[in-house]
Amino acid sequence: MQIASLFEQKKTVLSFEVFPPKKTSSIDTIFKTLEELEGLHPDFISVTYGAGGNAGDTSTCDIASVIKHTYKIEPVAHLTCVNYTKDEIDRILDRLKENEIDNILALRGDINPSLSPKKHFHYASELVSYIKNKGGFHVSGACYPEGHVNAGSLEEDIKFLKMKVDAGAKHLITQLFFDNKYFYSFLEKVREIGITVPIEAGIMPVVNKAQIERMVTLCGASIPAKLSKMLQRYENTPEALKEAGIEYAIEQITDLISRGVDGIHLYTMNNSYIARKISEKVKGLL
Ligand SMILES: NC(=O)C1=CN([C@@H]2O[C@H](COP(=O)(O)OP(=O)(O)OC[C@H]3O[C@@H](n4cnc5c(N)ncnc54)[C@H](O)[C@@H]3O)[C@@H](O)[C@H]2O)C=CC1
Ligand SMILES: Nc1nc(=O)c2c([nH]1)NC[C@@H]1CN(c3ccc(C(=O)N[C@@H](CCC(=O)O)C(=O)O)cc3)CN21
Repeated sequence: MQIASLFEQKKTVLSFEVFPPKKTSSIDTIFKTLEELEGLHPDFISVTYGAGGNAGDTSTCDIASVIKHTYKIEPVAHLTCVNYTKDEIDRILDRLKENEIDNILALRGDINPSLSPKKHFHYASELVSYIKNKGGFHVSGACYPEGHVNAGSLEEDIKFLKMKVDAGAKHLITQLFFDNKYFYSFLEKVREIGITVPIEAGIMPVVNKAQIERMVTLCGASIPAKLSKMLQRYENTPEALKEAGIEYAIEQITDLISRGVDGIHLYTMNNSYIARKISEKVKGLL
């Protein structure tokens, strides 16, 4: 099933994101997480590929296949392109097809300083066109309410986003953000320039200080004063920080849903406890 139909049927889509476990840990850890996430009935689950610039491998496809065939939930496989040749991308696409995976989140990929890019693809929009030309997949893309960290300006970034949508991206997921005001003003700008596809808000619950610091470096999200005070206050009490982080995400999501957002994409970081706490609170609002 292509996920476009979800946005036609539902008032607000709720989706989750997981990442493949590190090579040093067993693949079974993700199955336990998925079993727990299944009970929360998300509309789809996406699986990252080489997140943060790590090397990708076949595990994204394998996990997406299990999501579809064992758990009967629609999967979206992330696919990054800067470190691949066209032949390599062809092989990945063939494998996704063989596994009956219909949805791809087409990304440029984080630049890994120890790998030199292959130069077949430079931007996500080139991967979007390439996949659309092959046919058979629903393609989504990423977007940046605060502008991409490499972008000259938000306006320039939005122009490139329009190219990505014109190339065939039928749905967008935002980079994580902690202040809804950026999302609302971004939405106004993108609708103004004629981007009409559904846009899901990407929300990451803050669960520990080190993780959030890593994310801010990677994603460039601003930390509002309220969140920074919270991080300081609970710096040495991880359990309290987790509960406060869940509450913060619930507040953000409640506000987004009440203002009519197309969907919520929860970056679960493979933590099913947090996904459950948040889903239980917001399910009734969707
Ligand atoms: N691995 C994963 O699962 C995920 C990774 N990401 C990361 O987000 C980052 C960006 O990915 P995308 O949004 O897919 O990249 P993108 O290619 O859409 O944009 C990347 C940068 O290039 C600029 N740009 C785009 N088209 C351009 C053009 N034609 N000429 C000049 N500049 C252009 C954009 O303004 C932006 O600064 C990457 O770092 C990606 O890995 C985001 C979500 C998930
Ligand atoms: N620039 C960028 N790159 C991404 O990969 C990315 C985004 N932004 N924004 C949204 C999500 C967040 N994602 C991420 C980002 C980092 C890790 C990460 O640090 N993973 C650790 C493992 C963490 C753990 O085991 O707890 C790793 O080392 O792979 C995972 C997913 C993927 N996405």
